[in-house]
Amino acid sequence: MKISPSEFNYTQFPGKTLASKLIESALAYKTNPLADQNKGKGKRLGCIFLNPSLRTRVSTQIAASNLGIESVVLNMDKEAWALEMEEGATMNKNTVEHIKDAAGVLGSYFDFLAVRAFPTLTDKSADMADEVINKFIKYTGRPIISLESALRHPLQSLADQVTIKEKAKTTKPKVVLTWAPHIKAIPHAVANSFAEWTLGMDYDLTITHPEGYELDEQFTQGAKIEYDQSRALQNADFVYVKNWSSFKDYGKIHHTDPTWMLTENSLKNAPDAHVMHCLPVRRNVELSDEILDGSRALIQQQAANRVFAAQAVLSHLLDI
Ligand SMILES: NCCC[C@H](NC(=O)CCC(=O)O)C(=O)O
Ligand SMILES: NC(=O)OP(=O)(O)O
Repeated sequence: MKISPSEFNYTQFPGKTLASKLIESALAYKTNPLADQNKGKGKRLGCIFLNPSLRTRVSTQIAASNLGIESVVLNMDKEAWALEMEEGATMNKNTVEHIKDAAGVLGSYFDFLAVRAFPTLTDKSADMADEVINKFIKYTGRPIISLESALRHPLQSLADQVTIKEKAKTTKPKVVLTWAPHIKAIPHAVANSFAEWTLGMDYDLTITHPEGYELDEQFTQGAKIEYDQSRALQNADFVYVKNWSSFKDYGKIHHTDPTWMLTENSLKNAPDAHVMHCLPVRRNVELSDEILDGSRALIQQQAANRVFAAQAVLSHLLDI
């Protein structure tokens, strides 16, 4: 069945078959970035940011350029009008423009939209409904690519899976997602999405964190949960380091225990482990310098692969 472009939104794990195809496509673009340099000629992509970004912003623009797509970035949080999300709101306070008006206008300017909209970390039900990105989907009438929403970060996860594919020595590597300390309340999206994709690719996933930091089970079904970090890390092939705030006690920080920071010592029983992080990273809080600057770290490779992940997704959108 052929779906129309406006029905395809890249906001979550797209299933193992399409994910595998996107991984292969990203690897092919990495070898030859300009292979399809006119494929998107005449198309325009709007990159809409409601939050800061370095990698996602730049890699998505480069990916579009590699395909001949024109991209326009709008830092909506800083450069546009304050958005109202609530249906039926009487807008007599600080919000200036309703999402339905803004998204409708953007839909008329662009062929595709890519949207970054972080969670509130205070309104659990709005975040769990992924309210902002879903309102863009509802009101633009264009295909939407998530640039990290309240629940997921699927372009990051695709780049992470490309990176694992490049380095994996077996078809079912042992992957460990470990919680790390942080000074701020941090979203769940990267961890949710990494778990969803790693399980979706049928890898062996262990998640380790202090008690009370269990992620939303819809993303972790099938993973082993291990509260002892050193036991979890034994013989890991890939260790993905990430902080997230509590999901149960929504958006709260329960632990900042520095013993959870990943160091060489934490990996004494994982001699071959590669270490991953989506960046930006708080050095010597989440991960030690010795790891980040050492030969285990895949952080630069992950970030470089963001271009080809975005290019694979945009190319797929041009095909449907
Ligand atoms: N897009 C990559 C990560 C974005 C976000 N990190 C942050 O907000 C870090 C902020 C800080 O370190 O102050 C997150 O983890 O979801
Ligand atoms: N990893 C990632 O999404 O980085 P940015 O927040 O800088 O885009």
